[in-house]
Amino acid sequence: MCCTNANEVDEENRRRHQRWTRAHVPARGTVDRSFRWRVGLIRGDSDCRKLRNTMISAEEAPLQTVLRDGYAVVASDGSGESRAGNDGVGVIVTRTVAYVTTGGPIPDGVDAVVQVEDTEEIKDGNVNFRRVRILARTSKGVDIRSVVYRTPTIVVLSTGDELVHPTVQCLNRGQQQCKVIDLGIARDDEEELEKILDNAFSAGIDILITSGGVSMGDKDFVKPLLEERRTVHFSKVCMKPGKPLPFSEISLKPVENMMVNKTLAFGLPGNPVSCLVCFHLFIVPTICHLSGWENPHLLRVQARLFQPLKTVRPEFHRAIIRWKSNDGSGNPGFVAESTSHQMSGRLLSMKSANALLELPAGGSLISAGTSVSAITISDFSSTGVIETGLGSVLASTMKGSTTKEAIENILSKGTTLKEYMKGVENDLCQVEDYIKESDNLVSLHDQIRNGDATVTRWRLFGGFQVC
Ligand SMILES: Nc1nc2c(c(=O)[nH]1)N[C@H]1C(S)=C(S)[C@@H](COP(=O)(O)OP(=O)(O)OC[C@H]3O[C@@H](n4cnc5c(N)ncnc54)[C@H](O)[C@@H]3O)O[C@H]1N2
Ligand code: MOO
Repeated sequence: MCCTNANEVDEENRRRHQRWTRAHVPARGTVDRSFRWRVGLIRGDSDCRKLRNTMISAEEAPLQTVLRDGYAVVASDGSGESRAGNDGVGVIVTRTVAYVTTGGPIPDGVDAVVQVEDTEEIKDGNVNFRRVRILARTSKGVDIRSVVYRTPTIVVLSTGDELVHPTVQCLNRGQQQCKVIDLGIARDDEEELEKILDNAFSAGIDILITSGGVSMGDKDFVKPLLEERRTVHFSKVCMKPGKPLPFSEISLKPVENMMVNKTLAFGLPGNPVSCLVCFHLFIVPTICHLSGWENPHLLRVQARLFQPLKTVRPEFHRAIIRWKSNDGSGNPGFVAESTSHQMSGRLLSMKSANALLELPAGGSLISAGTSVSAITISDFSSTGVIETGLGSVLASTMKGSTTKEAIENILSKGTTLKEYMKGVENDLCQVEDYIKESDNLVSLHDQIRNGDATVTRWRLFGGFQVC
């Protein structure tokens, strides 16, 4: 039983790891986010060459990544004491474990991750080895995700005389503006982060939004920094995705000409889907509210499930909702189709979604056809949400035919013209209903875009269970 140490790892395995280490993963074992973010700033030949070289070193190959901060283990070891190896690099043998962080690679030799909350570090003064007590049994594959990274080919080109400095942009240039200042990317360095946050607060901003660094990893500094010396409203919310979510209020020292006396700080989780979902649920209403909307709450509609769904935590399930002439109950209404796998790192589940279904916790199956509340998150006017009987009747009867042929076609199906016209009339009523709804949705989204970011209140979150 030895502690796995980077120096002792055999060369071949080391080289295999390095392929990933260089392209995606710094030695500590966390995916290098800046790799993805920096491409937006690439300009000029030499930068393009650097980018190309970085990409060439990443071959297409499967990679297993960590879903929770904790220890990578051999599941069959069960619970008990183990020695801790290095961060995600090396080969782990039985009774040794490796400290790993969310999004990092899985070291060779292990087959499960035990979250840090289910472990206990044994402090025995030995500086050479860390010893850890694993408190929970686990099984193969738990909190591990297999992903295949395809080498991306990206070309970024920014043109236009009208463009301004990329760190300051105005949304919706017009009379009302929401000013966004992008502070770029901060490293996982406590001191550096603290400085950036303090500078932001002293500038008198209304809302601070960060992403990442709010779970349980040893480099997750955002959460403690947002909690220190602040009024903490909550740190975690019982929901999926987006459980870790610190929300604090920072009182600002009064300074001449400063209109703002407090900053609201949201620490959004780093997983891209969790980040976006939390943005919709918590920050959009905050901005709307502080911009003076009478009703800043998100727009909800009822929709019937297209397929059965299961939940554990209360879930905001990404879905596409469409208006149908028959929603399954015999009446017109919205039908909600899941965007499939709901992993919080799978941005595809969010990309096509136009709604978040509010599914209660429970663990039991919610059957297809059940009516659930759906929060709308996109502009319906530009998506193909409308599908009425009228559309399909017209398409099938009129396509490529003259009016006379179309009428003959209808009559040949045994429908009288009177029945047919009645059907058209019904369909038109549904279209009218939809259009009424659609106007509301469009205006909602127009208003969001016109929002003036002056934030002062946060009691919008009463409906969430904070944990
Ligand atoms: N031991 C525990 N581990 C984790 C818990 C927990 O309760 N206990 N919660 C899990 C949940 S749920 C979430 S959500 C994540 C939140 O993690 P962090 O906010 O600390 O985020 P990071 O670790 O910095 O990153 C997570 C993941 O997301 C990727 N990432 C981060 N920022 C970006 C970005 N701007 N663009 C693209 N991808 C980004 C990052 O590379 C990681 O893969 O914690 C779980 N763990
Ligand atoms: O809170 Mo997380 O990964 O479930 O989004």
